Amino acid sequence: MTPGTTVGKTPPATGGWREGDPHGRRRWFRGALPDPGASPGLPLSVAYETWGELNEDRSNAVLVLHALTGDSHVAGGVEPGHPTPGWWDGLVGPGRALDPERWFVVAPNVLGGCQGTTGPWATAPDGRPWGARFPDITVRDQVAAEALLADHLGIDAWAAVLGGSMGGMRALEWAVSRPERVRSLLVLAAPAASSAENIALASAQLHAIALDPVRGLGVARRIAHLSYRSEPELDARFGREVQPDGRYAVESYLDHHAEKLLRRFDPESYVVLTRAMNGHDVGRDRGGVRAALGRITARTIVAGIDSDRLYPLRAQAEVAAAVPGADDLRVIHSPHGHDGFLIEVDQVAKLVEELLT
Ligand SMILES: CC(=O)SCCNC(=O)CCNC(=O)[C@H](O)C(C)(C)COP(=O)(O)OP(=O)(O)OC[C@H]1O[C@@H](n2cnc3c(N)ncnc32)[C@H](O)[C@@H]1OP(=O)(O)O
Ligand SMILES: N[C@@H](CCO)C(=O)O
Repeated sequence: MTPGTTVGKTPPATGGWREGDPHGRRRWFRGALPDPGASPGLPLSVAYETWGELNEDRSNAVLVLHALTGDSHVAGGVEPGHPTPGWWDGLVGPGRALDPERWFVVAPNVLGGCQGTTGPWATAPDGRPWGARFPDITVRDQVAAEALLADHLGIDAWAAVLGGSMGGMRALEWAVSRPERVRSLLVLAAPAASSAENIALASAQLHAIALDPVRGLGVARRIAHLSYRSEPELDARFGREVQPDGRYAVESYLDHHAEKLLRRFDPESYVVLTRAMNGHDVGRDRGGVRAALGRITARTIVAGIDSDRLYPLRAQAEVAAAVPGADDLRVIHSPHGHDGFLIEVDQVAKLVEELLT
């Protein structure tokens, strides 16, 4: 890590980001990062959840990849005894786009994350927590870890790989680096490469965390959350309203999201994942973005959100135009900005149904 982004190990008192299994559904796979990679041989555990069963010819496996602060818990309430809501409830379950009667749905927590998979919170081979010593991993390493999980589960090729935001970056990387293993692909609200503005926004967040891991993570979430929502939405919801405690309503809203993230996320993980996203460029060492995307053989749907100011539609249009045979860019209509990929589940479900038809 560069000095500007190194953070201390001061977990929030009520941190929920440990190796535990809050939903009682996680399983773990243990392995080591292959060569080449940022850290060949890095020992790792991948926490993951599954829904449904792998069929005999292993043709029904779907990989769902979460965004920056998401986790393996895509859906809740699918089986009795597991009611905790997931982040894409409405997509997985009986009669839904990913019906476990038909599909074997696999969702890992990302490498570098803090919801069960190896990241800075985990113990290094020397018996001490990795902390700020955790290697500077890349999106490519994250996909390499997910490929180890696929090998472990006996999945040669995914029927579909789906992801939004950072999950979309990994979905793209899967299809570029392992085209023979991805039969269909849904990329939501994700670019082929992080832009100067993406890196700049992230840089401000990393500097805040470097000053103070806990309070800095709160500042980072406020900055990030603004980029996840749209200007008209904020104006319509909050305007210039002032609360009885003297805070603007919109300030209080950001405070709330900051406090919520502090209860469930590790600042050091946030740094590692943010730096991995900054480095995201499917074209690096592959002759550029167009050449890299030209390797994709999957049936591909690329979708963006019309109010997304973090990854504007043109970023997805670039991907749709360069992937051979991809449909025209699909547009998810939402007033909510980038977070539309989490909120507009019905529109996402239609795209998934179409992809898997
Ligand atoms: C279910 C899980 O476990 S998700 C875990 C993984 N999480 C993720 O992948 C994504 C993380 N989550 C998010 O990014 C967001 O929470 C989203 C996109 C899912 C939520 O989007 P929305 O439903 O539009 O929620 P919105 O941004 O309006 O926030 C609502 C919250 O703000 C609060 N709020 C609204 N106005 C104010 C205000 N003026 N002051 C303080 N709080 C406010 C609401 O009370 C509500 O609180 P709650 O979430 O604790 O119930
Ligand atoms: N709300 C999403 C935005 C990042 O895509 C998250 O917290 O992961």
